Amino acid sequence: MELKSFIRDIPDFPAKGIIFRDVTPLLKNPAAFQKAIDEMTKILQDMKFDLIVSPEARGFIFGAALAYKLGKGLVPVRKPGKLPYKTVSIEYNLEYGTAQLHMHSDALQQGQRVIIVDDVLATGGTAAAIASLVKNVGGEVAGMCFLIELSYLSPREKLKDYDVRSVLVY
Ligand SMILES: O=P(O)(O)OC[C@H]1O[C@H](OP(=O)(O)OP(=O)(O)O)[C@H](O)[C@@H]1O
Ligand SMILES: Nc1ncnc2[nH]cnc12
Repeated sequence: MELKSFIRDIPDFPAKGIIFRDVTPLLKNPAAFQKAIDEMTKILQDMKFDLIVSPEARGFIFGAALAYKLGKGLVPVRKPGKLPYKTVSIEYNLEYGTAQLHMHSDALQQGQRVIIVDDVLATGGTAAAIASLVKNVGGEVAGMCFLIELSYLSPREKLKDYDVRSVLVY
């Protein structure tokens, strides 16, 4: 099964010039969704880590499935005003604007190793911001795992310090 055939390209969404990689066709196909999670699991096989950290909203879908499959906990990273306890936060740039992300300040214990999981790696702004949050609360970034990497946006230039792995590269 060719996973790329379940990713739908939407030109000029959410802004002119952006090709949006829509994962909803993959999510609604049980075999494709299972294969996506299986492939993400495979590329993480040799990594030693304690927890998965994922951002809302699409990141939760893949982070939660991987956490369940690998028997790891999940730490949610959220947009402003959503997390109920004390948070650390960071402003960042993404392919179509700027945004802010929050993580609970007690989400990680000192030295805990995490994998950052998301559906799409585009400019790398979100992943770099999450890595800063992880370090801010005392964690270590063991690696990053994505279903889709948009290599033409050169995200790895922002992520030189990290072990970045992705299943589908465009
Ligand atoms: O590498 P970057 O340029 O930072 O872009 C990648 C991020 O953009 C998308 O999320 P978005 O902020 O659109 O939120 P959503 O998951 O709520 O749709 C995607 O799910 C990644 O989190
Ligand atoms: N081109 C894109 N398609 C889907 N999600 C994205 N997140 C950032 N850029 C994206």
